[in-house]
Amino acid sequence: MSLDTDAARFLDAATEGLGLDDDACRMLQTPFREVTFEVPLRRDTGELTVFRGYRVQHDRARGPFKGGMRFHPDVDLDHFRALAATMTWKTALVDIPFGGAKGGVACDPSTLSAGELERLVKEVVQRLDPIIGPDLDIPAPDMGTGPAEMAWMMDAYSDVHGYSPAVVTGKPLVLGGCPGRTEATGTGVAMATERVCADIGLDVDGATVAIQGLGNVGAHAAMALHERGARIVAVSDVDGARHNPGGLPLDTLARRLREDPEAKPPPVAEVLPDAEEMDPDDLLTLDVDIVVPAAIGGVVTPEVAEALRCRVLVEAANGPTTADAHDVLCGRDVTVVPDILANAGGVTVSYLEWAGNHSRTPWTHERVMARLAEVMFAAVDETRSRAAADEVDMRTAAYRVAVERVRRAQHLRGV
Ligand SMILES: NC(=O)C1=CN([C@@H]2O[C@H](COP(=O)(O)OP(=O)(O)OC[C@H]3O[C@@H](n4cnc5c(N)ncnc54)[C@H](O)[C@@H]3O)[C@@H](O)[C@H]2O)C=CC1
Ligand SMILES: O=C(O)CCC(=O)C(=O)O
Repeated sequence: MSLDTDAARFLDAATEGLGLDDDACRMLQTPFREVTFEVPLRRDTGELTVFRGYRVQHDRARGPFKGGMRFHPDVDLDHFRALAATMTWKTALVDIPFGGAKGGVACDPSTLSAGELERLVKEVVQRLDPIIGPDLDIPAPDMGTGPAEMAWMMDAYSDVHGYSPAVVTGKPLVLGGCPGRTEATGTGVAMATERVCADIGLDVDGATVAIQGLGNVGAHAAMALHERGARIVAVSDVDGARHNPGGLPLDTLARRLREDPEAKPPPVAEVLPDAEEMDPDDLLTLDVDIVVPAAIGGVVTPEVAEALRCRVLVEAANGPTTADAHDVLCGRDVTVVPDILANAGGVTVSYLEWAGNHSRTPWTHERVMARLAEVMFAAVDETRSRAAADEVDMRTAAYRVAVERVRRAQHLRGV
């Protein structure tokens, strides 16, 4: 199967230069398993609502399937196919021993009570039970889920199989979570940004930044870039955007993240009540040094790509740039840090959490951050070198490094 998704087109473009035969390319495109299921939920009102759930397992040649659970109203099987494949390339690029998967539920979690969410998550685990496990497929947070949902998943799975902390990552600390996992993706985004900027002669200290989406990834990326001296001039969430060319004050956000690190980050309007509102549609094309899409996919269209005024586009979200927009960007002087590189910090620390759960060995925050930096810097350096050697953009280079690792593992295993 070759899907005409953006992710499939990125893969096709990368494999073109690798001399792989058609069968090998087909194996790389084809998901191992796709599961859809119905999830009935008894609402607090007594009504019954039935949601649709998904899990796509793309490849396991390099290790167990790994990837987040997304709870969002606009998801379907095609989304998860693309996101699962993206996980395969991401884990391979940062060279951690996992494959790729992604799943979730088509629902709006903001409309569910905590009790409803818990019941929903536990129903999901009942349906996923045969295909997840500590050495089989290890879910984690993605949009709309976080430590609370991971705790419920672990509880439901452990009810059946005995205490199994390694069945999910991104858990609360007291349940075997890893120090630093909550901020890992956003911090990794800042580390990758810093490394790439140093390479192109842009100092992050003093650079201006616009961030779309101030959830787990966007909020922690904002804090980590701010700590490196960047000026965060615009941020948005699903309800709107705020702007200050002189730099937005981030002290309330910092305090809220510190007070309850495992809670969902607060809305933009709550942490920046006095900042000037702006049209969220204008955020990506602001005249800033660095733009960070950190929410949904497909936001960088060809029109946006033409209109970008930044020097660096850091893909903190998964799949923010369409394949047509990628082609536009290849002809422009904008450095793109592709998603499988920019946001790989989350799954990297998930790996540390999982390994620590298996060996019953806790991590310290300091060791986690040092390891995260090593992994992110090495992945950036390898991608930059490959891009220079093959004379291709960073996305194609990152895919090539990843695809070669996956293909080699498949070949050695006899796939
Ligand atoms: N959580 C993680 O560890 C990882 C997440 N990612 C990716 O990062 C992105 C964000 O994920 P999370 O931060 O975990 O999700 P989240 O659910 O914590 O936050 C999402 C944020 O995006 C905002 N948002 C939603 N739709 C929007 C729109 N149309 N315009 C502007 N803002 C909008 C929400 O209001 C919220 O602030 C997703 O693409 C996800 O796949 C990637 C790697 C790991
Ligand atoms: O931490 C993980 O296992 C996966 C996170 C994720 O879904 C992603 O990197 O897109």
